[in-house]
Amino acid sequence: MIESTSHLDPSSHSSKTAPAIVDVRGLEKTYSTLSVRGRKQVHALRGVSLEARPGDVFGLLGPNGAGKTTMIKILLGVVKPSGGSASLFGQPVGSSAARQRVGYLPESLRVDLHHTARSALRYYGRLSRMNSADIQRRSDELLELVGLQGRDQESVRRFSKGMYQRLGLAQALMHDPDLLVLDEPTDGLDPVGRNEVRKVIERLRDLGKTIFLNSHILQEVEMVCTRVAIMAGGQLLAIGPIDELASPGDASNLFFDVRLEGDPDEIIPIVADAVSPSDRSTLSVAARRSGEATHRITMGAADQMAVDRVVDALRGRGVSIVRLENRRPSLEDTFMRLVGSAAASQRPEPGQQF
Ligand SMILES: Nc1ncnc2c1ncn2[C@@H]1O[C@H](COP(=O)(O)OP(=O)(O)OP(=O)(O)O)[C@@H](O)[C@H]1O
Repeated sequence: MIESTSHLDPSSHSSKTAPAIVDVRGLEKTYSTLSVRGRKQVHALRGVSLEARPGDVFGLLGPNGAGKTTMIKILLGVVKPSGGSASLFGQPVGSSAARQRVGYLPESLRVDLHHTARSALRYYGRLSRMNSADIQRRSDELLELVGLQGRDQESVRRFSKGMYQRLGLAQALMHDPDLLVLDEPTDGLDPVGRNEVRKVIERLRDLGKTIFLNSHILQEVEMVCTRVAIMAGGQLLAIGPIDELASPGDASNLFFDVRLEGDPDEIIPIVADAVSPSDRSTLSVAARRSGEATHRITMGAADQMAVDRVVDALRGRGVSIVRLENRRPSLEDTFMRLVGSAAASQRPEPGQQF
């Protein structure tokens, strides 16, 4: 059923019993490329399964080359999978029944610069075969939703990147899709632009729209997404609601801050020597060089024994620990722990060849 954004029911939020809107099972994609060294196979997706349900704002996260864009292209029906299955609304991806219900904002949308926001929406409405009255009504609704009302007769040439991206969101919503797919919606925007786009996504979330987005910007995802999947090297590492991904009771998610005195360049190697390689991967990104007399080191630890080992090592080298506190891991902590361990397990042993 297609309904107007202005009439969406916020109570229609994600339900575990509702049928999946995005249903991906054991998805595989292998690209075959030709180079001077001959034909090479790239495994972009290696058996990925995930689901997004009505009302989810689903964030797909992963470092470069994780397979996020490949996943989105398969969902949009522009790339064919090599194995497994993918459906939208119970219809095979790429079918016209599935496509009609999807709105898409590509990473780099190009709106012709001769357009105003109003004429651009008219153009996209016509592409979706909407009649003039519907185009007018829907444009009014969406210009208000994305905060471009009153700016609709201005040339997009004069738009900031944030305004341009909000217009992009409006074009993706023009035919009132049931699923919105956003590829890096805040990439390349300054903090003001990011905030503007995030507010629109939050409004859509509050209206109960189902959104599937991929992003590098973990803080953005943490703020807007209800569920996330973390991928690396074509594999799914974790999936679930953000607060369940890193449950505080899980020993492998024990994060702690150490406030101490001394030179961080000397302290970090002491800590790194005392912890396992997977914990080390979280340490390297979280050490803060604040320029103050005390420094904060943040890291994940597999268990309390790992924390004890770090404390013993620091005390053994005469470092004063001013404060030690456990805290709840952020999405970034969880991401670094999972992606760091995946990278460590894929790193070749000395002398080992790929
Ligand atoms: N058309 C293609 N032909 C060959 N290899 C490809 C093609 N598209 C993607 N790849 C490879 O597949 C892997 C996954 O790429 P993909 O673009 O899906 O990852 P990503 O997570 O979106 O990365 P990024 O954040 O850098 O865009 C990479 O190794 C990439 O080089």
